[in-house]
Amino acid sequence: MVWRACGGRWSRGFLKGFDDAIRVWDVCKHNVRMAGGKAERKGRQAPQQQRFQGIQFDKSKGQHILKNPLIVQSIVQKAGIKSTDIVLEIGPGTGNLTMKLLEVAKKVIAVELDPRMVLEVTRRVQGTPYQTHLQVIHGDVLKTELPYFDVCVANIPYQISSPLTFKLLSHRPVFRCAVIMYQREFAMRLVAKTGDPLFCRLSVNTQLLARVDHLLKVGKNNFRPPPKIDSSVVRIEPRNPLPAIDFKEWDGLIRLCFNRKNKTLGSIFRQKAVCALMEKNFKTHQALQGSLDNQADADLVMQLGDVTNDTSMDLDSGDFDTMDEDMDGSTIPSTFKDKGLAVLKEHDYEDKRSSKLTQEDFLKLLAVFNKAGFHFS
Ligand SMILES: C[S@@+](CC[C@H](N)C(=O)[O-])C[C@H]1O[C@@H](n2cnc3c(N)ncnc32)[C@H](O)[C@@H]1O
Repeated sequence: MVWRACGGRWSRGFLKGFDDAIRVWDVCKHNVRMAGGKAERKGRQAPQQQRFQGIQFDKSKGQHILKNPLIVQSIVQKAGIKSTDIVLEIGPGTGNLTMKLLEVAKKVIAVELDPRMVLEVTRRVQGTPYQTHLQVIHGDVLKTELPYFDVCVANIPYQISSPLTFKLLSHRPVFRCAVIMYQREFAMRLVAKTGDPLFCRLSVNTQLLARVDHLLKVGKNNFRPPPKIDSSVVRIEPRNPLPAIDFKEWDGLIRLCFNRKNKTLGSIFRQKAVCALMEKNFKTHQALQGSLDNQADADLVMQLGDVTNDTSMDLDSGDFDTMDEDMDGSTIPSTFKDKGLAVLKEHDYEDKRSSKLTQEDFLKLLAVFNKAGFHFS
């Protein structure tokens, strides 16, 4: 009522049940601007503004609260939640998304790091019909054993984007889909396809394990406090079953290929450091042959997540940049290097560049290398 009269952009229906703190803040602003009446301003602001000030958002925990109910609504809609679904929410904060999820899901399990937010979201649901449908786990999602869930919906702290994505993808049993808000550039890397400027190791590794689609661009002003960068919502649908490959081998190869993604594979596999690594792996595999453990899928995917828990996943960092190419084979036996190059040549990969290869190309490359006795882990 008040916000409509004040020229607020959102209808009362949308605001109903929305976060007190944000609502009060916006209503107060409108009141000050539109109503101007001293008595009204005082009456509406005083107690509620305290509550707003009572929760200091902590940027180090990525606390940028979604304040636009239209975006919240759209995220929930795009998640395609069924009334029988258990939804996992990561970082419920003050509960804006949580309350909307509770309206459509059978149950919401929310994992929250900040005890103040645990209290806030618990308080918010109290006395509503959803009280018994919400379970809040207090803890760091990266260190928490996740429960069963059908769908994950989250506006996450951006600093945990990469490890969290791979933790979800290693979760068993496989969930139906995840709809997650990421920092815009990270999201664009996740969905980048062969030939896109942002196509990188993160794109290839994620798309090996899941179908990834960009859903929605979200400007920074939809958050309070606004982050420095824009965001995007992405849908992740895990592949089921996963491709039958060794993920450590896969990531080892992809890491080498994207170390210099615009160089030809011939040039990458001539590098002294790369040849030395392959020779070392070759010897290790020979020594271990027959005694290697077969680990479960989930463990291997988690290792893929572990090795990607760094910026080299997002940026094409040059692990080998300072190492010279060894064109004459003085330290690496030329037979070994030549064998690698022969594999590339035989399968028409020598002049190809990683930035232009498809998922199928990489899978085939790994298969032909492995068949020739070359390993990447
Ligand atoms: C971007 S806010 C999202 C808040 C709310 N879901 C919303 O959309 O308005 C991120 C939330 O994740 C919580 N958080 C940060 N790091 C976390 C972690 N490692 N595990 C679980 N929650 C975390 C923060 O305390 C914060 O509440």
